[in-house]
Amino acid sequence: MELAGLSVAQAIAKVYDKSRYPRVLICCGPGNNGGDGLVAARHLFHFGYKPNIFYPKQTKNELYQRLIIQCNNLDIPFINNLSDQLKQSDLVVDAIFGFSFTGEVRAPFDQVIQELKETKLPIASIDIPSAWDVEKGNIDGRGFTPTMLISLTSPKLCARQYNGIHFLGGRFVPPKLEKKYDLQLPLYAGTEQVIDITNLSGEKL
Ligand SMILES: NC(=O)C1=CN([C@@H]2O[C@H](COP(=O)(O)OP(=O)(O)OC[C@H]3O[C@@H](n4cnc5c(N)ncnc54)[C@H](O)[C@@H]3O)[C@@H](O)[C@H]2O)[C@H](O)CC1
Repeated sequence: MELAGLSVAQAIAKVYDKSRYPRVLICCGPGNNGGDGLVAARHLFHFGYKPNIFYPKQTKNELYQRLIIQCNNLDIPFINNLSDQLKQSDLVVDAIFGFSFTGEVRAPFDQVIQELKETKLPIASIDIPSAWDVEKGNIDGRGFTPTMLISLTSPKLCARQYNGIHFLGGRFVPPKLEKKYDLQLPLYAGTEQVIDITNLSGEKL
């Protein structure tokens, strides 16, 4: 989660400069995807952005509580009114659902997804655009199409349907695992934590 969140923040900083997109709204879901969002918020703060976090369904899990404390230590606001905050933001980070999303969107995230469908703000999704099926993609238009996707570890099957700005992050795959699943991952340059794979999107992945 820590490296995943750092990758997300690095990829975002390469595309959405803090001078033009300072106010970042990170929408966090109830699982690890949301956890990645909490970590990314902290790194974006240290990069000079002004993050706000919308985290409507928090868990008592100790790991997430510790992530919240780290954000509180930086005075990163946890906001409650998504509609109002969208009007005061320059960029949205979608950290609602990742690869464990299934079925119809359940409350309270049905309203959240609807608002993100309607916003004109750029949206950067972590790992998978929220409400997309990990393999089949945006079934019945349940989700939205983000302006940027940051795949973690390896692009998921649904990313073949995505043709926007696409980065790969999560430089933590053991070579044995890469070989076992025949991941054929692009090579990271130097000490970079992310790769721009926009030109590899679509069927080429
Ligand atoms: N190796 C990697 O790819 C890594 C991925 N990471 C991140 O972890 C998520 C997957 O996390 P997980 O906790 O398994 O699931 P999600 O965060 O996708 O969501 C689970 C959460 O959502 C609820 N939920 C599921 N379906 C619905 C629905 N239809 N309506 C409402 N709520 C729903 C469910 O109950 C759970 O609470 C992956 O995508 C990455 O972002 C790791 O952090 C790093 C390694």
